[in-house]
Amino acid sequence: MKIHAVDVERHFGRGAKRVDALGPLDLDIRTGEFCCIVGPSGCGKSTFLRIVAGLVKPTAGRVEIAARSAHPAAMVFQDYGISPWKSVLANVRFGLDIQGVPRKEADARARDWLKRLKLADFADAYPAALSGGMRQRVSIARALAVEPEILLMDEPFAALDAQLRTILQDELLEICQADRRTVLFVTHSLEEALLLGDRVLVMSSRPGRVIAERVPPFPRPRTGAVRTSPEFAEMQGELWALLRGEVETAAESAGAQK
Ligand SMILES: Nc1ncnc2c1ncn2[C@@H]1O[C@H](COP(=O)(O)OP(=O)(O)OP(=O)(O)O)[C@@H](O)[C@H]1O
Repeated sequence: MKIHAVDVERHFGRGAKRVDALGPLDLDIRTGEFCCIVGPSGCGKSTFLRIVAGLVKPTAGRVEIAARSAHPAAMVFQDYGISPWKSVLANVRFGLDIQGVPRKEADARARDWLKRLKLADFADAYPAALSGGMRQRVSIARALAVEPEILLMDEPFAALDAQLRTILQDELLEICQADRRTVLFVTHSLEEALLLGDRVLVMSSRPGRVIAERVPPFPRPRTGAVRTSPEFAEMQGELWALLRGEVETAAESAGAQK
């Protein structure tokens, strides 16, 4: 087991302002598993990812990570999280620089990831000159360049238009299948989760708990073609029936707070 979460809870604030954001959550993620988490807005998905990344402490419970290195996880955010003042190459090399990887080796590894993410011609460009899809590729290349044991992705494609999103989903599918690693992927999209995931977890409205778990029945290596299969539509419909109620509950409680 790579990630072992036991009775994890997280609250924010105190007294009347206290928000119960997450849990209790029990979750085991196997080494090499691509696990997708889908849930309504505000149910604590990002909070859980931050707990796994070690950026936030749980209020109760614990998360154990079977790590081989001191910094096993790398994170990809929705808003790219790349530095505008650094070139594309320097952005992708960033984690390697921090790890003290010698410049020549870091450059070679960064360039290799640029090539895999179709950015080879943009090594010297700055993020402002890139489209949203290309910036997100930079962000993914940066996370993968350090070859993390665990890749944490927080709605990485949410800011992209539908066509670009489809393309990046297919690319990520290919990359992750070529190079299996443990991935925790948060999304609002059941389609995305069923395409990418070895397992899809559906969370309740806040405080988020796992209310359903499915294993998409599509053997690897998969391609985007599974999107059009009857099993895909069936599982998407079944999970949406569950998720819809939670989304409505979340929307009602957000409305009540206004
Ligand atoms: N640092 C914080 N201080 C106070 N409240 C917080 C903090 N971080 C998160 N929250 C609250 O905890 C709840 C869960 O937030 P979180 O961002 O984890 O949800 P999410 O499921 O990722 O939401 P979304 O899908 O909208 O990104 C929300 O109500 C949020 O407002």
